[in-house]
Amino acid sequence: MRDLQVGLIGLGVVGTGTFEVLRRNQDEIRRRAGRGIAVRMVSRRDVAKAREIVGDAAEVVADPMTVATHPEIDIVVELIGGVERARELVLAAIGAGKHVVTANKALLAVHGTEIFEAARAKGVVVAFEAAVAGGIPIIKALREGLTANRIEWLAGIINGTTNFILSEMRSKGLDFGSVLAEAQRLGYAEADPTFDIEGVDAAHKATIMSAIAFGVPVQFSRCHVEGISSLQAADIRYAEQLGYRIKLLGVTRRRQHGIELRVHPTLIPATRLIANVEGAMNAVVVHGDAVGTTLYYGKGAGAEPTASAVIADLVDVTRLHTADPDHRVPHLAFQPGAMADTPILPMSEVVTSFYLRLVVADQAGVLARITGILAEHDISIDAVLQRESGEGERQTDLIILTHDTVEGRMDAALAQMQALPTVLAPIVKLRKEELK
Ligand SMILES: NC(=O)c1ccc[n+]([C@@H]2O[C@H](COP(=O)([O-])OP(=O)(O)OC[C@H]3O[C@@H](n4cnc5c(N)ncnc54)[C@H](O)[C@@H]3O)[C@@H](O)[C@H]2O)c1
Ligand SMILES: N[C@@H](CCO)C(=O)O
Ligand code: NA
Repeated sequence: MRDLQVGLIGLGVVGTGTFEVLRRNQDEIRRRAGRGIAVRMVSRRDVAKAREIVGDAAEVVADPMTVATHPEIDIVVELIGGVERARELVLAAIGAGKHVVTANKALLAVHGTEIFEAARAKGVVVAFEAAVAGGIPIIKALREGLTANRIEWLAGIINGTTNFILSEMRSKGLDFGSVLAEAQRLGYAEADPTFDIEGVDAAHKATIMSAIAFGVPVQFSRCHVEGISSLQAADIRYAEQLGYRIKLLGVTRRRQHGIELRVHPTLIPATRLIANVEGAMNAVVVHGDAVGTTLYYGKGAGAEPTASAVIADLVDVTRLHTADPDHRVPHLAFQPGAMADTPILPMSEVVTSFYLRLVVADQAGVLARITGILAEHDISIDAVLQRESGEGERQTDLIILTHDTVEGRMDAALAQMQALPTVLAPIVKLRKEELK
């Protein structure tokens, strides 16, 4: 059987990794796929650089649309990133009857519904394992391995750049800027690193996982997004004293009246395996009603780990190429006619426990007043820590951990506390997850 012909659009970190791993492991891949997978054509803005990478092994073209629609290409691999141009290319490839493999989570989180519908209408596959947690086969696990389960919740460290920054800040006491520069040098960061730092990249991935876990459309605009840029070193330290690590988590959870979908810095008990995921590593915890809690860990970024996922998709598509489209695994795990319209809940209805840090006047009655406000709102306290104030110091830090409550109720209590004359600075509010 002739080799399946691949067109590679974008030959940067992931594109180059994909080209190299495909070449290095071609015999092993052929033994698994049942036929060869050959990169026939590549496109990169810098054509000379692309020629340097692929040599005579593939044709190099300047215009990516040539690759997307070329009659001899069976599968188009989109690895340029960004949204608008990538959308045009992917839709053109689908329109020309090509299967598509992409690592582009931004594209799918924003335009997934349109793209999956176009693919369904054409009977082609859009595969995207590399888009979520890079080399970890989490899409495969959610869509196939856990298919017996009613998934209750999942939570993940799904951005390597921010986990690297948080780990380095905690363990080496380094400042934010120097650690970010190092993450960029290592090829983990997005082209625009604010996507990493402000939680947007993690939100793209959480949105995609939420859709697959619950059979709902991808709805990036409904995801609550907070990053790590305003996280303070003091809170990392206090959390540690209380037995917690702070991680940027993507969380999605089924509730009675809707789905929670959120990304924010989160306290996790230091004893959980996921709390000990350090550096650029990723991990996702998934809780299914039958299987219980499962954990997936590995490299979520970098050239070859991401290539590993891209090529796994290429092999899947190769095997499914001749299958009846109705017998393939649905793009979002559930049959297109069986998707639910369960709403994404507003943050005011999300239920979590909280970490609060208040800078308060060091005088009698302050603690009683604050705990009184929490009691008035029916919020129960799990732990309290007060920093010993220094000689002559007139203020101190008060840290409170609460039990689960609805966020709207917590915000009402916080507004009351913030108005007290003895509360001297904006209150820090972080969410806490037990992940049991
Ligand atoms: N780097 C990672 O670790 C990683 C991990 C998972 C997913 N991703 C995703 O993979 C995709 C690619 O990321 P990357 O890190 O390889 O990016 P990159 O910037 O290293 O590479 C992008 C490549 O696309 C080329 N390109 C951009 N616009 C083009 C155009 N219009 N025509 C032709 N070529 C064009 C660039 O010249 C470059 O070669 C992104 O969607 C990213 O989010 C990256
Ligand atoms: N910028 C992303 C790349 C992988 O998607 C990260 O840091 O995790
Ligand atoms: Na993956």
